[in-house]
Amino acid sequence: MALLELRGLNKHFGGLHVTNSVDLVLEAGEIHCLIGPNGAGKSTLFRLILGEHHPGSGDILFAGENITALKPFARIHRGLSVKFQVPGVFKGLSVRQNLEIALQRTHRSVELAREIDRLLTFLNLEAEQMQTAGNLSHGQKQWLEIGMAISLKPQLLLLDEPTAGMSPEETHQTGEMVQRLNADGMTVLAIEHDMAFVRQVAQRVTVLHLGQVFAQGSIDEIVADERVAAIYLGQAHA
Ligand SMILES: Nc1ncnc2c1ncn2[C@@H]1O[C@H](COP(=O)(O)OP(=O)(O)OP(=O)(O)O)[C@@H](O)[C@H]1O
Repeated sequence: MALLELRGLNKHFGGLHVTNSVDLVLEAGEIHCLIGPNGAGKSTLFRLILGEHHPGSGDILFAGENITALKPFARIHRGLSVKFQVPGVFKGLSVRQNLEIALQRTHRSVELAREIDRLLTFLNLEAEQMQTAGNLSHGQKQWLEIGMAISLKPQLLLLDEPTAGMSPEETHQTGEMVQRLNADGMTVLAIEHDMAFVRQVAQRVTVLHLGQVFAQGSIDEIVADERVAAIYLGQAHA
């Protein structure tokens, strides 16, 4: 079953055609990676899915419902969540307080504390829970932000370059987190440049180029595709 369906999505910024008739189907329960050269339109596609940008034409369907005209909060309410590249954690607050803010609207007292503890364990941040978020390492900040993005248990999690700036070890741990979320039923769409991460987690890969879907398939099919190598993988990303 399709959880997310993009039909003929177009987005212009002035004369710049950033998203050009994009059709994309995300199956419920899959981990799907979106790759492509800088400026291909990947982040713009995320903003269209979230409702921060509105398409000039085309439709976005989520769980069978046309959400194209819905505001971002209404989309989040339906089970969509996104972690953008720039960490949006509250730097002056502790790790625990950050998670509390994310969870306090849906959980109370004992249940709230239990849910925070569960997330801290999941994120490998138990020992850092009283630390100020601004003092976390880059990788830990990204994990905290993933924690905030999954606090409402979304059906679909969008991750914009979740492993940017991470060490190979941190990247691998992030991949394991994504796989655990997926095993629990979450569908994931991740923009990534790190091909080790893509190889670790992706069940399907879509290559975006000049605002269009250029190729789609398994990671092995994508890596073997000479057309993809010519526009992207040849640029030392593989
Ligand atoms: N708000 C905006 N106004 C004008 N142009 C924009 C805007 N947002 C993005 N663009 C342009 O749209 C194009 C696609 O940008 P986008 O950030 O979606 O690409 P990307 O594939 O995510 O790139 P990267 O891998 O570098 O993050 C770029 O040429 C960018 O300059």
